[in-house]
Amino acid sequence: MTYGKFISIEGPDGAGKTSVVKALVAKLEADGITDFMTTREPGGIKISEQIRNVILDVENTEMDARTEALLFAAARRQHLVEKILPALEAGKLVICDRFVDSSLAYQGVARNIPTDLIWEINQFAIDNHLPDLTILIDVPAEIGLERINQAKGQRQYDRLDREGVSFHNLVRDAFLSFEASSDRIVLVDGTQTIDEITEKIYHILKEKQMI
Ligand SMILES: Nc1ncnc2c1ncn2[C@@H]1O[C@H](COP(=O)(O)OP(=O)(O)OP(=O)(O)O)[C@@H](O)[C@H]1O
Ligand SMILES: Cc1cn([C@H]2C[C@H](O)[C@@H](COP(=O)(O)O)O2)c(=O)[nH]c1=O
Repeated sequence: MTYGKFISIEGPDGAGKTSVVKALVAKLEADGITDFMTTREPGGIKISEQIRNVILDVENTEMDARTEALLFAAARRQHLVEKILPALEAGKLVICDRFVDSSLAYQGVARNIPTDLIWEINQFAIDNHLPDLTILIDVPAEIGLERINQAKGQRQYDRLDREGVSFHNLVRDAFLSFEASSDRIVLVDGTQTIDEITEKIYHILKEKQMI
């Protein structure tokens, strides 16, 4: 049995990750590709979804930035060992909505915790299991926030969504700087339609022999 491939989808809030993952699933299935699994962070399994609820609860305004970083890393550890690694060991393609780059961007750059510390706690959590490929869906913070505002009522409007535009600009710039210095990360313009973004990603997956 060949080991599976691990793909993460990253980007600022409202970039369209969840919508694109859904469209990608439909496209993969239409093409007869079924040996894949989608999941998300924080969450994906019971314990990590419970941690997600604590992190994103709008009532938890007193949460310390390092506590937040540790909770994301803890959720990631459990998700990795309970769901991602078994799927990879079974030879599946794993598509994960957010992974470690989100912690580096949000808790590291935007919350101003040194990124080497964020990397250390996450390395403890992931033990070198980085994605084979990361797709960065990029949108200006204002566009992402506007989309989330428009979608209020249809999706959770969480504690991090409520951060101001300057926080979300820091997140976006962080992702772009990671992409500029990593061969693992491929940039896709998130201001296109969901169908166009999905087509681009599908093409990248083929080109990189992920499918
Ligand atoms: N390319 C797009 N063009 C127009 N609207 C979009 C696009 N992508 C997503 N949207 C809309 O923006 C809103 C947020 O999309 P979605 O939940 O997919 O983003 P996300 O990146 O997963 O956000 P978050 O990280 O905050 O959960 C939804 O209402 C969705 O329909
Ligand atoms: C994995 C991860 C996520 N976040 C932030 C990013 C979002 O604002 C929320 C929840 O994610 P979703 O895409 O809306 O489902 O959490 C983060 O700050 N650090 C992380 O590691």
